[in-house]
Amino acid sequence: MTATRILVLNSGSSSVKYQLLDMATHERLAVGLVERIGEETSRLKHTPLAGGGEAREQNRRIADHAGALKAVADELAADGLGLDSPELAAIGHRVVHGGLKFTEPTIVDDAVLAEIERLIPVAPLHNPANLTGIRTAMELRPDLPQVAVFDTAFHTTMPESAARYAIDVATADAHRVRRYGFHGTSHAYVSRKTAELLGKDPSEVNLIVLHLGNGASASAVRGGECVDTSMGLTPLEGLVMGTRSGDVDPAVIFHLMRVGKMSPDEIDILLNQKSGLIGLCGDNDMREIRRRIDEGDESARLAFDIYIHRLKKYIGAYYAVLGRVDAIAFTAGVGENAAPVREAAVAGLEELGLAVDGELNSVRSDEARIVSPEYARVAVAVVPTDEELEIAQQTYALVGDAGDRNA
Ligand SMILES: Nc1ncnc2c1ncn2[C@@H]1O[C@H](COP(=O)(O)OP(=O)(O)O)[C@@H](O)[C@H]1O
Ligand SMILES: CC(=O)OP(=O)(O)O
Ligand SMILES: [Mg+2]
Repeated sequence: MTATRILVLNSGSSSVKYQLLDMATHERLAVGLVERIGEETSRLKHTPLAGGGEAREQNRRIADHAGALKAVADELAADGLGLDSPELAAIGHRVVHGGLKFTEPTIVDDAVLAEIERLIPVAPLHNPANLTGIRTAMELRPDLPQVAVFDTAFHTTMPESAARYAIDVATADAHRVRRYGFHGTSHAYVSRKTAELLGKDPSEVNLIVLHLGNGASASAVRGGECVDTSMGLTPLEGLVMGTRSGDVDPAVIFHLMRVGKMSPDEIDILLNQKSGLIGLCGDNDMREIRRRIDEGDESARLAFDIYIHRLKKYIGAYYAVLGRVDAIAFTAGVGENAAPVREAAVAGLEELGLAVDGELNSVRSDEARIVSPEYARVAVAVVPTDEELEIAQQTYALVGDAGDRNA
């Protein structure tokens, strides 16, 4: 039997998203999500797509990522899609921080595990979860290749002028302080899909990609290569996010230490988990914020305005970096679903060739689409991301031939 299936694990700080795909038939066999890991009641939602099974939900405490992965393995086994299947070719893992070492999908061995571990201080919310995912998967299937696909990989083409901070070079180099960028798998996938939507080859187009999920980042992509991105040493820099501040004057930190008597750890938690939309108005979900704005809530309005102001600044900055822009692509939970965010982000930018068509923009759809009017010089596109598919494809390309070992 030829092994053509790939299981993809996207382990976040408190969630695991997963998909089982068959790369020969291009079929998605199962998808699911474990949320609120470590909280009183966690939720596992599993949807078997092969054979049209019904979605199943568990609401019980799942203490950690290892427990989450074992619960996922049990759900898959209940559908006859267990991890013991000889059809499984590999397990692909999203790993958020790959530093400078990893520019390509990589088969995990002890040295790779050690490097991902070494990078924990610069991705404290993400790399530990990614590591647990890999280690648990290794325990369940020690014979299978485990492939790490790094968020940072797509951004390694950034020129030094964009990747370096203007700080003392010796200090920066000693501590590997530079801009790495994240969400790269999504920026890469969406760049290709946007070029496709425009009927062009990726090498011909200049794009601004706006990945607006709970974490959010912008990137400037010239001819298929990233030339700048908004996240930096860690996924904290740049846009206003669900719970992260994005850009602040770095002196805010010394001020909070000296005058506010806060510790570095307290400030880390403040900026990563208690800031952004949730810090500004108490909600990090854009749906809830829009609902409150409709009811006349002032703090929700201000949070929205701060979010949009920052987004607009990055659109302008990347327009200048690129010189010519063919399209702006909105993606991820907010970018794909929140029409008011897209409308507000380009409002008043007609001089830059940017506008949305009210009617096109308000249509809900899972398809990639253009929402700017025909006359606009720059296309505004909504392009659903699919990090799991991209990880599966990269994983399969790397191990593909090994899949024939049982033939
Ligand atoms: N229908 C919607 N309208 C507006 N915002 C939405 C909608 N659906 C999801 N979102 C936003 O998308 C966010 C989640 O995005 P997602 O890309 O799934 O994030 P992550 O992968 O970081 O968990 C939610 O927090 C919410 O703000
Ligand atoms: C890197 C990052 O911010 O990821 P996420 O949006 O999944 O938190
Ligand atoms: Mg995401």
